[in-house]
Parts: sequence; structure tokens; C-alpha cells
Amino acid sequence: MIKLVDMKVEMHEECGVFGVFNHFNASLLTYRGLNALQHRGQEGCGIVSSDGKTLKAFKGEGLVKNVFKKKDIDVLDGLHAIGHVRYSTFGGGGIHNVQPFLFHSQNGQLGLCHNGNLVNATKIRGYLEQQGSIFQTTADSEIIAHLIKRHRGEMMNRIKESLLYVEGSFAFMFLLEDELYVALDKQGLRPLSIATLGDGYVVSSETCAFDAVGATFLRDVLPGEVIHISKDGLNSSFYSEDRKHQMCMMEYVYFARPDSQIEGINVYQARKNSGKVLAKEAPVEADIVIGVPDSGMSAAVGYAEASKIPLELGLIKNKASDRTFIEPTQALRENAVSLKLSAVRSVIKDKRVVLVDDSIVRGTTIKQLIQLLKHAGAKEVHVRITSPEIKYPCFYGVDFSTYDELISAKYKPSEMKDVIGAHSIAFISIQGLIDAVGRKEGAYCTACYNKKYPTYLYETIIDANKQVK
Ligand SMILES: O=P(O)(O)OC[C@H]1O[C@H](OP(=O)(O)OP(=O)(O)O)[C@H](O)[C@@H]1O
Ligand SMILES: NC(=O)CC[C@H](N)C(=O)O
Ligand code: SF4
Ligand SMILES: [Mg+2]
Repeated sequence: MIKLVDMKVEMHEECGVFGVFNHFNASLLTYRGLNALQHRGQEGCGIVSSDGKTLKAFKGEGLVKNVFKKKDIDVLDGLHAIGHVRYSTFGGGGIHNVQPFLFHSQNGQLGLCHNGNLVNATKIRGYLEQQGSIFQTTADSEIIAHLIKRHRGEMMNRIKESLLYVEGSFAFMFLLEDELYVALDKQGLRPLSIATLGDGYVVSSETCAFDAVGATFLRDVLPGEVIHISKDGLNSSFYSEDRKHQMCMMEYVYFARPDSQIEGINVYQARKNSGKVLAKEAPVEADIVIGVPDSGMSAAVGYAEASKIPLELGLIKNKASDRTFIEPTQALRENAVSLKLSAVRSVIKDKRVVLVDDSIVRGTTIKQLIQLLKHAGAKEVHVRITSPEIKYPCFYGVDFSTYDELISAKYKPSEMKDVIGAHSIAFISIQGLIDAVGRKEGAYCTACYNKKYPTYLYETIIDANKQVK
């Protein structure tokens, strides 16, 4: 085996949220749910529980398995709990920004979790500070708690009125003493689903976490929906009439776990189909198909099936490495050595290889892999990518990299081929990917491919990009 040893700047995950309402083991189940969502954020994690009267919090920096000891879970008693795994998109790292946040006031307590990124956070925060708010964190997520506190009346109305102020992507959970509210942005950019468990409910960013706690999927939260969960069951309402349906396409392509269902579509099947579509769109004569572990593997299965070229395991992942080196700053990212993949020389030698991966962001991975395969004796390396070219930054919670680092923003595929040293390169078309995932056009956000941002950005792309870390 020949090993790939180099630095890699990683593409970053989303955050994950998980909540349990009305179960005697709420915090333990939340711990398990967060473990299942670990791929969505590795910087920090936490749980807030409620025994019906008092909310308690425990959180820390790092992985779920390292942050929580059994005694910490035991302290988090009560029938309800919410939890969070964080990858920071706004306000930087640090324990103060690790969620859930817990707020105390004379009218009660509020636990808050957020997956997503609020594009007008800076503006609203400035406004709130002028009005007298003092923030305990630097994250965008905190502003929603201040907005809720400023509104009057029933909690459902206060939440709905507050959500009208914030723009961008959000899957929010709000835990009160004996109630849980969940809310999704009006574009439906982030996945959020509800399941039942005994007499209670479970809420999760991804359905794979329901399997981890034995919960039964009930339904997805809809764009613009606010759901109140109490001992009386679910009560649904919408905070806006202006609703779209634009799930982040990269959830299917890369972020979510293959065993999750997003809006009824299995992520593995979506990826496999994208490989099949790409085989039709960009066929090539070759001897073997190789997938890039991990998230390129499903697409490689599809490419091989449709092209009838045999699939081989030509790249092996070092078991000790995972998406665990995800770091919040550029300096840390560059230190996060991607000592991750090795080539199997006996499989590759003298072969014409189709190398299938889900995406190219900066081109670091693919460039190194091509070298690795050539060094292992590959005669030709044809790169096939099951996301369209990523040319624009994301402002909805995915930290690809800065604008000028996106390799597809700099080079056309014909130029990129030479830059990365491939014999040929092809990206799936946007329409091909839409067809592969299986929803009608307009049902996804595809802004990082075609600049069609589903919300107002409040800044030029360049300026806004400076603010996203
Ligand atoms: O062009 P680049 O900047 O190198 O980024 C693209 C690569 O990053 C991701 O993999 P990653 O290693 O993050 O995770 P994975 O193991 O889940 O595929 C993605 O699947 C590509 O392989
Ligand atoms: N990745 C996310 O969803 C991050 C949530 C929030 N914007 C934060 O930075 O903490
Ligand atoms: S811009 Fe790309 S990564 Fe960001 S939400 Fe849209 S599809 Fe997802
Ligand atoms: Mg990868």
C-alpha cells in the first residue's frame, strides 16, 4: 500500500440538533442521538435537560464521547432534553459559543439549540445592543432568545414574531420547563424530523439518530413551521406565508449520513443515483471504478453499476482517521493532517481508473489522490464528481472555504484537469443531480453551484463572505 501523507483543509459540517420530550431517559437518549449526529459538528457539544421545573446544562468542547461522563448525564435529570453538536459558522469557537444556550429570566428558563446560519445576525445584534441587550456569546444563534424575550403574549406568538426578524437558515429547538418548540426556516434549508418514542417525541437533524434511540419516524418539520410539543401532543403553526422548499443540496451530496432519510429520500440512494446519472452524462472507457472514502463511495457504486465497469476498493481509509480532524480555524485546519487514505497497488497497477468523489472544494483531496494512484501504477485517472462545480460560497451554515479558495471559481474543468493532473474530469450537471435525488426543480438550494441564493444576503457576496468566519 502507498500512503497519502499531506495536509488537507477540510470541508465543514453542519451542526446537529437532537431533542427528547417526555421520556424517563431523556438525557441519555440525547447523548446517544448526539453521537449519531457527530459527523455534523465536532467542535463542541452539550445537553440541556428539564425536570419540569428546572433546566440544567452541561457542555464542553470536543467530541460527544469525550465531553460527557456517565455522572454528567445522571445530573441532567428530567423527562425532557435538547442537545447540540457544533461546527461554528458565526462568532468563532470557544466554550461560550457551545450550545445549547440556557437563559434565565423572572418568567422562566429557555434552552436554545440552532443548526444553520443567520445572514442578518450582525445587523440584528447591532440593533438589539442599541436597545440595551448584552450578549453572553458571539454566536448568531443567541439573538433569537433576545428577540423572544422582547415580545409579549403567548409563547407561540412570541416565537413566530421573533422568527420573522431573522433571515437565513435555521432549525431551532426551544426547551421550556414543560414544553418544547421546534422551528424551521421558511426556505426549509436544513433537515429536521420528528419521531415518536413511547409516549414521547424525539426531534433530530437527521433520521439516522432515531435509529440510534429506537424512535419511530413520524414526519419532517416543514419550511416555516413552528411545532409546539407538550403533554397534549403536537400543535403546528407557520410563522410566515412566504414559504419555499429549498433543502440544501449538499446535505444529500456530502453532509448527511447515508442511512438518513431527508424529506423521504434516502441519502445513500440519492448518492448512488447521482453516480448512475454521471455515468450516463460523462462515460469513459476504463478498467475499474474507485470511490473516495467515505462520502464518494455510494456514488461510485452507482457509477460502476450504470457503466458496467467493475467497482474495486482501490483506496483504503485509515481506521484511526475520520471526520474528526475538523477544526474551526484555518491554522488548525492546516495542521489537521489528512493521513487518511492509502492506495492498493495490486488493484491499481496498469489500470485505467475512474475516480469518483462527491465534491471538489479546494481540490486538495483529488489532487493528492491522483498523485497517489499514479504512483501506485495507474495508467489513466478519470475524475468524476457527483456535485456540480462549487463556485460560490455558502451563507447558510456550510463553511466550504473562502470565495477565492474554491478551485471551481478559478478554473474551468478543462483547465482544472491539468491543474490536478487528471486524464479527464467531469462534474454532474445541476439538472442531473436534481433528477438523481428525485425531487422537482426548485426543491433544493443550489446556490453554491449557480449563485441563486434563496434569501437576501444583506451584503455583496465578497463582503458577506468575509463575515462568515
Ligand atoms: O476539494 P477538497 O477541499 O479536498 O474537499 C472535497 C473533499 O472533502 C470531502 O471529504 P472529507 O474528507 O471532508 O470527508 P469524507 O471522509 O466524509 O468524504 C469531500 O467528500 C471531498 O472528498
Ligand atoms: N453549523 C451550524 O449550524 C452552526 C450554528 C450557529 N450558527 C453557530 O455558529 O453556532
Ligand atoms: S449554498 Fe450550497 S451548501 Fe449552502 S445551503 Fe445552499 S446548497 Fe447547501
Ligand atoms: Mg471525501
